Amino acid sequence: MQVHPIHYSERHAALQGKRLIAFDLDGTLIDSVPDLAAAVASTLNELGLSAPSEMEVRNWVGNGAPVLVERALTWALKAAPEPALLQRGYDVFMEHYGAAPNSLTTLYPGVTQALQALHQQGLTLVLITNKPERFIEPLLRHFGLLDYFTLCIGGDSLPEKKPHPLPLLHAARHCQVPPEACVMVGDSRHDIAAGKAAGFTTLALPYGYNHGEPIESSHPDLVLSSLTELLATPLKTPGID
Ligand SMILES: O=C(O)COP(=O)(O)O
Ligand SMILES: [Mg+2]
Repeated sequence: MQVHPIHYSERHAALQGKRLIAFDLDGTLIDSVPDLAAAVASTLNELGLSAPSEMEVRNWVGNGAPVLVERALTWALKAAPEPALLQRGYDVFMEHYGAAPNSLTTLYPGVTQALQALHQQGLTLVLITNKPERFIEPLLRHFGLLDYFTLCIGGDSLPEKKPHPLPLLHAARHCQVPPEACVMVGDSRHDIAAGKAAGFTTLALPYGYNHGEPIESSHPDLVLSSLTELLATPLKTPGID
């Protein structure tokens, strides 16, 4: 079957005058919790502790891998873990997650089409995640998204991570785009807080991970139901219904 490209007429109103779009990764482009939860479960089992459900892990994602491991250990022990156990837990988690970062992970609907169209429209796309940097490239490559991004920043790439504005300001400076021409697209309050602090326009997606809270509580500039909403009306390809 022949697949026809979809052509989009204009940019979404929220993108008028914008030159750079920063995307969050987990909960925005990819539903990564199934693999994160499996790695957390294997980690706790290896340490002789009981494993949490995927639902529990979903609410712990957002502040990077060290905090995810700390939340998991605190849940299993019902107390704050000692620094040595925390370090061991982190090392074991990185091994397990690194061995299978994309077995159960899926792309959210419309992600590829949206990135492709925005890239074609000449916008600079960057990725800003709190996930450790080493996982970014293999995941983006696996899903065929790597070439859309000019720059990728992980949670351990710079001295500060989201909700701090540093990674966003670093990306804007690196790409020579003023913050007022930049947009942050994300699923969590950390994306929105970082975006506001950096002077970016903030767009939120409600389907990801936000510690169990509605993303509207963070007062983003706009909430979209999916990334395809970032695209303006599709133009009909001549001769195709
Ligand atoms: O790794 C996390 O905790 C969250 O990653 P994200 O910033 O891509 O949502
Ligand atoms: Mg996220």
